[in-house]
Amino acid sequence: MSHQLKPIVSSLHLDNILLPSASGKFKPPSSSYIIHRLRFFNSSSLQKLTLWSFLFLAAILFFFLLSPPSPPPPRRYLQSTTTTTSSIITSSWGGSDWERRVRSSAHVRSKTGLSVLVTGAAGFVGTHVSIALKRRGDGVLGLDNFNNYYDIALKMSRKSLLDRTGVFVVEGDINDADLLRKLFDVVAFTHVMHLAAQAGVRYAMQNPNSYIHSNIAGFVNLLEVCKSVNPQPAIVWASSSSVYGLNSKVPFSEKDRTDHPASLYAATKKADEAIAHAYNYIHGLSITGLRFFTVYGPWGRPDMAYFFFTKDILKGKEISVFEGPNHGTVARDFTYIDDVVKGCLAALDTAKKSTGSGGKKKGAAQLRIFNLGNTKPVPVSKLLSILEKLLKVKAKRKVVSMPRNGDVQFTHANISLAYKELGYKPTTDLETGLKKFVKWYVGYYDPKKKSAW
Ligand SMILES: O=C(O)[C@H]1O[C@H](OP(=O)(O)OP(=O)(O)OC[C@H]2O[C@@H](n3ccc(=O)[nH]c3=O)[C@H](O)[C@@H]2O)[C@H](O)[C@@H](O)[C@H]1O
Repeated sequence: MSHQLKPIVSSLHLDNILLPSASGKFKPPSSSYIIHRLRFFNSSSLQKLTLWSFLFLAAILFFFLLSPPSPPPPRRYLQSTTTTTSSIITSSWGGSDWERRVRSSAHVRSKTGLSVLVTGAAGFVGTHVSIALKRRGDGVLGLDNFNNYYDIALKMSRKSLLDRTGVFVVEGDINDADLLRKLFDVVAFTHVMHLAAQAGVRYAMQNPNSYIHSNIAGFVNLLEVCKSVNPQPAIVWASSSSVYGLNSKVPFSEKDRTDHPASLYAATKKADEAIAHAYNYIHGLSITGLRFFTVYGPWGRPDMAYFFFTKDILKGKEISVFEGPNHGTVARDFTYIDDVVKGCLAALDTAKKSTGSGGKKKGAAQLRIFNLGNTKPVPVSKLLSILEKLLKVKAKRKVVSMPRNGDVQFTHANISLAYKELGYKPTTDLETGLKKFVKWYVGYYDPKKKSAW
């Protein structure tokens, strides 16, 4: 440092600087010395000096008043951490313009419309549900943390689609209690459609903490806010077929045991069902859980088999088709997105009001759980054959034993309860649904832009 200062000091007029004494203390100049120095200034010099000082100060004041105020720091910055799936988006919220957008998006246009906060709105199911709600006149506000679990560009495209439909998606995390409270301050949501979650059964082997962060901590945080706002909203949320785990009794009924999860993902969804029970019991929150069965369709999730099989068939890459012990068939009750959306809307429409206020329960509240499946399990090998036919490309198949990383051998939903209570009746078979998916896929990923795959 000192060697850098030397040239600067030497270039100054040393006789105008108060120098430290040899002892290191400042030695005040004597009064005769000051009088001596003043003799060098005649009266006109003093006037000039005063004038220039005045002009200098005025200039500083002028620039200060003209300069724009510095922008406020972003309220939240979602950073990559070791425990969560990271988000690359700088999220800022608050301010009158932001509040106006929130209100306008959540504005109810139909007489009997709901006002719904949709978490995970830029996700696959979240996008479809938000659009369906908005189109029928409900008020919808989206919330999504845009994490990088899969292609963020796809999430941003869904966001653009939502923007065009009039749904504003706030960038934020369900773990951010301040943000959630602020949203409820701005809008008295009647319902929360909670779809934000860390999905995928196999990824839990790589990043277990992201499941705890989103599916456990995030869910509890959301329920904490919902229980304390007044009026409390009714909550509909996404559970999963995976809670049936190692059950061998088919088809899976809501009355069946769900205490043998085969993956951490399934365990977190099972835990959520127990957490929902506790919040319903203690705080009077109306809560409905929907067990989704392998939902697929346009704007789907790239981490799911039907999606990356399509991509890999077109790329000529080898595809691993899992088989169970003794060459047992692996099958899924694949459920088309439009059918699931109908189930979600019916669950919202039939949800009763929460009974609590100020965090305290006033009476028993509704607590429900429904299977939303298709009731027609299809082997994975058949899924691949349908895709080959639709894409007109032969897949490079490789049959491999199902790895022990969370998958179960089959799923099959009994949907009689959802039919009875929600009027839920899926109408799309796998071939019809995949046709719509492939059409979307080919249109979305322009084959000329192969680098985007
Ligand atoms: O219903 C649910 O609750 C879950 O559904 C979905 O899980 P899954 O039913 O496992 O779907 P998905 O991964 O598409 O595998 C489909 C089939 O392909 C088989 N499969 C998979 C990969 C592979 O390389 N080979 C293969 O045969 C595989 O063995 C399986 O039989 C959601 O991802 C999950 O978030 C959750 O919502």
